[in-house]
Amino acid sequence: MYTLRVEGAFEAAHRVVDYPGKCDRLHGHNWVVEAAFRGTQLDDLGMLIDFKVAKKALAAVLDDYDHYYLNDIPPFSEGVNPTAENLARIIYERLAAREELAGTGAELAALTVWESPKSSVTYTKD
Ligand SMILES: Nc1nc2c(c(=O)[nH]1)N=C([C@H](O)[C@H](O)COP(=O)(O)OP(=O)(O)OP(=O)(O)O)CN2
Ligand SMILES: [Zn+2]
Repeated sequence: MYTLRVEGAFEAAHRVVDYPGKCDRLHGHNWVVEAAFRGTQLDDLGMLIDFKVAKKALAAVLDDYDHYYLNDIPPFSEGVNPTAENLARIIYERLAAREELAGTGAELAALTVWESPKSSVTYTKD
């Protein structure tokens, strides 16, 4: 079994609605996101999935958040609080559905979102 990881990043503002403290106020983070893929089947080049392909797919998802106020865009504008937990799950679902991953031996196993170098959340399917 192989585990392959790629990292991406975006800068965005948010507020954690109803948070009992300063995080309820508008503020920003340099969000860092790691996607971990697992699988056993390598292609003819000996790759689970090309790092370039994986990074491009992750970047395409993250681009929708870069330099936005997250609370303004769906689903955060529709009542989902833009916490690291919700971001990790939503980015996971969107990345797992990308067509670049189809036909590769790589299955998205985990998606980690760092709000800061000391605070992160990892989402997995189970
Ligand atoms: N489980 C979660 N807890 C918190 C989240 C979250 O998404 N999930 N988010 C926040 C706020 O977004 C806040 O901006 C981050 O909090 P924190 O890491 O405490 O940030 P600080 O810069 O204030 O860290 P210090 O180490 O206290 O300086 C809060 N909690
Ligand atoms: Zn925050």
